[in-house]
Amino acid sequence: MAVATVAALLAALGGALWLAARRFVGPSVKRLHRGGDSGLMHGKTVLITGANSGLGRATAAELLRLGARVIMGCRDRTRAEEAAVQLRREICQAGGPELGPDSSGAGELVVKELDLASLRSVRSFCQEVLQEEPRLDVLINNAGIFQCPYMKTEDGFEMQFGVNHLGHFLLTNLLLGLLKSSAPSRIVVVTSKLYKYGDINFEDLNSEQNYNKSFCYSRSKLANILFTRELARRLEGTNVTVNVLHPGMVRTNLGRHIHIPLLVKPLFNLVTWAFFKTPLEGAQTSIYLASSPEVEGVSGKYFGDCKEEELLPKAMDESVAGKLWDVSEVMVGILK
Ligand SMILES: NC(=O)C1=CN([C@@H]2O[C@H](COP(=O)(O)OP(=O)(O)OC[C@H]3O[C@@H](n4cnc5c(N)ncnc54)[C@H](OP(=O)(O)O)[C@@H]3O)[C@@H](O)[C@H]2O)C=CC1
Ligand SMILES: CC1=C(/C=C/C(C)=C/C=C/C(C)=C/C=O)C(C)(C)CCC1
Repeated sequence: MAVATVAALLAALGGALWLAARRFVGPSVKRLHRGGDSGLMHGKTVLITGANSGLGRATAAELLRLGARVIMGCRDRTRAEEAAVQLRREICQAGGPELGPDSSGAGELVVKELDLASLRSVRSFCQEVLQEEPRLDVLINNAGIFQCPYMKTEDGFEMQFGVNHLGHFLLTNLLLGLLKSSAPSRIVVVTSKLYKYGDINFEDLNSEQNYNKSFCYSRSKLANILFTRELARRLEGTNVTVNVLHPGMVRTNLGRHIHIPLLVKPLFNLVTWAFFKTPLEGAQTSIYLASSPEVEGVSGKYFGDCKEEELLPKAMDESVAGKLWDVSEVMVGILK
């Protein structure tokens, strides 16, 4: 008995050491920007959806550090204000620029309410942005919801498709005029490698006949890619580019709807800590596409770890992309 206990303890210790070694010695994504280029985004306005948490928060922090005026589009004002206070504090502690509208050469943070599960909220958010912002250089469609139980948005759409695709579809369309008048400008879309397991089943986009939470997430992420490719085609010659990226597996709050038994949680936390990227590592491709001179003029491409990657044929199907665009216009009520 005692031997078995000691063996189990040694195995656990060995496993923990191996995971720790993997975390610190294993490959990790390098940070793109170092102290030297802190003015790269000076004079540029960036709008990030879901900027209070995870990848969006890390993207906001870095673009702020690079001098951008960052608009955080968030559904919960309290959570967003808290994140903004922390971000300002972190940048100041790291010796970054003083943040605020009065300080020249400094990034600035603005919090605005945006619930992508409500077309009314998207419309009033855009109205406010169009009234208050003279320019918009980068739009980052980052917010997302993952494998929630069956829920509908305010307008009756299946939640994952509604937030991840339709909300961003309306948002982007309403801000296109401002992006065009600010050109050269960029749109960055955050998808997932899990798009591979999705299909655009036009006959049941609201999943009323059958709801599979994994399929619906994958479908919404496939929609993000098809949207990007169709938009890139429509934007040819405008000097507005749009690219899509997957961040890899990142330790964020995205898994909030996944139920993990209490006893397994510590092990799960250890595994995600060892194998998942940190939010700052995961955000590098978003930051790259938003700010790097290397991708100036590049449009309609799919990226991972700051490099272009191949897509499956189903994500490059122009007829599905065109049909999805037309159906989405009807669903969000912007059919001309
Ligand atoms: N983490 C990962 O491993 C991966 C993430 N991704 C993608 O990355 C993106 C960012 O996710 P991540 O940072 O991981 O997850 P988080 O849950 O940490 O962040 C998601 C953000 O989206 C916001 N959001 C959710 N629903 C809405 C809504 N209705 N209206 C406005 N904002 C909303 C959340 O707001 P709130 O905090 O108020 O809930 C939060 O700010 C997502 O698009 C996700 O699909 C892709 C592949 C892997
Ligand atoms: C489940 C869970 C977590 C994280 C889950 C994540 C990060 C899921 C990632 C999903 C992916 C890879 C989506 C791809 O598109 C936490 C927050 C560690 C806490 C414990 C429960």
